[in-house]
Amino acid sequence: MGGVREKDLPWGERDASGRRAVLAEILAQVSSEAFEGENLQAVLQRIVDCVARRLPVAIASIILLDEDGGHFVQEVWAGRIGLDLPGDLPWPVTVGAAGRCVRSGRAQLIADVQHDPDYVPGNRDVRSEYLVPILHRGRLHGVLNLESTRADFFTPEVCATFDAVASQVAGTIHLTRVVLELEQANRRLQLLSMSDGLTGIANRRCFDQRFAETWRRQAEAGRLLALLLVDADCFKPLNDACGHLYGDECLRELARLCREVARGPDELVARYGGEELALLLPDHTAPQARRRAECLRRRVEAERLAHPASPVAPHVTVSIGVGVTRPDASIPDQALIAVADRALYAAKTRGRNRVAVRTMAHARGPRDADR
Ligand SMILES: Nc1nc2c(ncn2[C@@H]2O[C@H](COP(=O)(O)OP(=O)(O)OP(=O)(O)O)[C@@H](O)[C@H]2O)c(=O)[nH]1
Repeated sequence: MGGVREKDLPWGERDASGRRAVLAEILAQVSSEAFEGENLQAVLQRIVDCVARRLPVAIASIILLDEDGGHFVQEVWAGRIGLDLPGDLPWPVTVGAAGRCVRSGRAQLIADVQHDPDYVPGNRDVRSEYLVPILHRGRLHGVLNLESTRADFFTPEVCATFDAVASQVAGTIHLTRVVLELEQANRRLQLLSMSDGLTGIANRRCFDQRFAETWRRQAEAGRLLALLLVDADCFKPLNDACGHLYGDECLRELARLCREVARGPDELVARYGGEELALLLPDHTAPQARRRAECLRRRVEAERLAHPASPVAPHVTVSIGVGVTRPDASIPDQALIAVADRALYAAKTRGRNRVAVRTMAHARGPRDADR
């Protein structure tokens, strides 16, 4: 029992097959680390820790390059002896043995660091150094740097193991970057799938989702919810008279004005369909919602967007139907849309360029609150 287990024997006391076993174990561990977790920094740290713990290296580090490959920008390192670390990052690839490894694109074996002009001392006990480019499909990600206190440590077998470690690290970095890029692309796609191409505001799909969520939330909290349906007046005659491109421009302006009127992230502005926009206002009573709608209607008028074919005014105007209720989880959210729609119809039939409000009280059913 009392002796050191074979597994824990130091490098110097192992025979050739014992050393080969350690190298094989390290390679196996690095391979499994390479597929662990999405945090690159943590994965690289575990790899250098494993190398520094099991082998007679004073410093094991992975030094990463920037996108252009001109500077080292990040270093993950492990070591067993007190260090005087080299200068602050970033540092250019024009200096140091690591820089030479990048510039040449080849591994660098330094049998005696005292006589290498590029060696940057990181530890006074270091005798030899081995640097391997971290290369994946022609892209250089950085350098695997190993510094040993033994002059004879970097045998061809040891170097071959570190070459394999560097390949694993390169694969890990590549995989992590691909995952990151995929996540970013997914986020962009998610945003695109939720926004309206013409106006840049939320689209109908986004509105439906957020409206259902808001309905549920307000129902749980017993709070009010107002919905404004904002419809451009006489838009068909506008398109006919001025062309669809001008119509599009006016829609973009209307969306911009709605966004200006909205306050904070809870107030959703969306394109409900065609020339109809929606504004969702949580926690608004009918008079408060009416004031917000009036403010928007006036802002649209004040823009004076020419409308030569409108019987209402010489500029673009909007009619706004406002529905207000205290949501109830047992009632479908569509009920509020129907109420706002009826209010919009009322605003249109009463002459357009106006606001009409309807509240929905569940016990009594819908009632006109526009007087
Ligand atoms: N330029 C443009 N026009 C659109 C767009 N979406 C819908 N429209 C047009 O908006 C017009 C809506 O017409 P109608 O529903 O008849 O209503 P309106 O002419 O605005 O009349 P009222 O709403 O009753 O005042 C249609 O001619 C649609 O082609 C769009 O993205 N761009």
